[in-house]
Amino acid sequence: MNSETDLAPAVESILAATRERSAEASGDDPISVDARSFSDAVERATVNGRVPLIAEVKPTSPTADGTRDDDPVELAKRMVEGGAAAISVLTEPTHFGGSPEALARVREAVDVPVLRKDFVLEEAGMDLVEADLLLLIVRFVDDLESLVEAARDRGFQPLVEVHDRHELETAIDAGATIVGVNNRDLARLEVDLETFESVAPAVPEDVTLIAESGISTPADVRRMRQAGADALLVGSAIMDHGERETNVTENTRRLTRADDGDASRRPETTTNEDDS
Ligand SMILES: O=C(O)c1ccccc1NCC(=O)[C@H](O)[C@H](O)COP(=O)(O)O
Repeated sequence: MNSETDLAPAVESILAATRERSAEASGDDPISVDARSFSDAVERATVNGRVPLIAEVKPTSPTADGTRDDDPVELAKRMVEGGAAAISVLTEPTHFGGSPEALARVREAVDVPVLRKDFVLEEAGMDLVEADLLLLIVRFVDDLESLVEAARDRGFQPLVEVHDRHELETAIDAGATIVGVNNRDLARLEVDLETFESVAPAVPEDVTLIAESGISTPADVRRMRQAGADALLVGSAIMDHGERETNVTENTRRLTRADDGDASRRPETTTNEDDS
């Protein structure tokens, strides 16, 4: 754990529940995954003129307006129908209403890569369920490099989440090749799309860069793409936890069709005329 200061009470509670579960876990055998390639999925979406989107099956969350208890498989199928390049499934049970079983069922039912979205703190926490991508959050782990390696040894593609440039450096030093910049700050749980914009210019060109959290509208999608996002991770705007329970396929489609055809990967760095 890098730092436990400045965490929202909900996040402290999530971490405590995670530790409790791992203390109860009985030492599962290491998983071996034959993963679906995430970079191929991003490429396929791009070639087909869709925004590469990871749509998240997120029944609820500490910041959600309510809970959607639709069948995760039905939700995931509707997201793929709406053009999602990959699916994220929350497996955290106590604060997000997720489960490893839901992920296993989703992965069997769809043919796109599936991300396991959870708070994996140590190697033993990886062996709960097969997934194509596995989230590792820089802020919450001590030895990122060995966790990245352990994830790869199992066949997972690690998605390493950062919130600022310092964490980005840690991620790159640990060998991360897929990096997510989370716009949600874990102290106040507020989202600010400027977070992505401030970190993205420092991300090496050969890293697949994902903008996470707080992306609600086609304009947000374009903003993140123009700031350099190769792909986006969206939960709440697609799940729409409020009472209306809107159409998940349509919610996904309006985001995957949001590119204006001019979205360029990593804007040119502005050069000072005096330097040339
Ligand atoms: O979503 C929350 O309320 C939350 C609270 C505390 C820690 C993490 C949280 N979310 C995890 C995520 O990373 C998001 O589910 C994911 O990036 C999608 O975000 P959004 O599109 O804003 O639902």
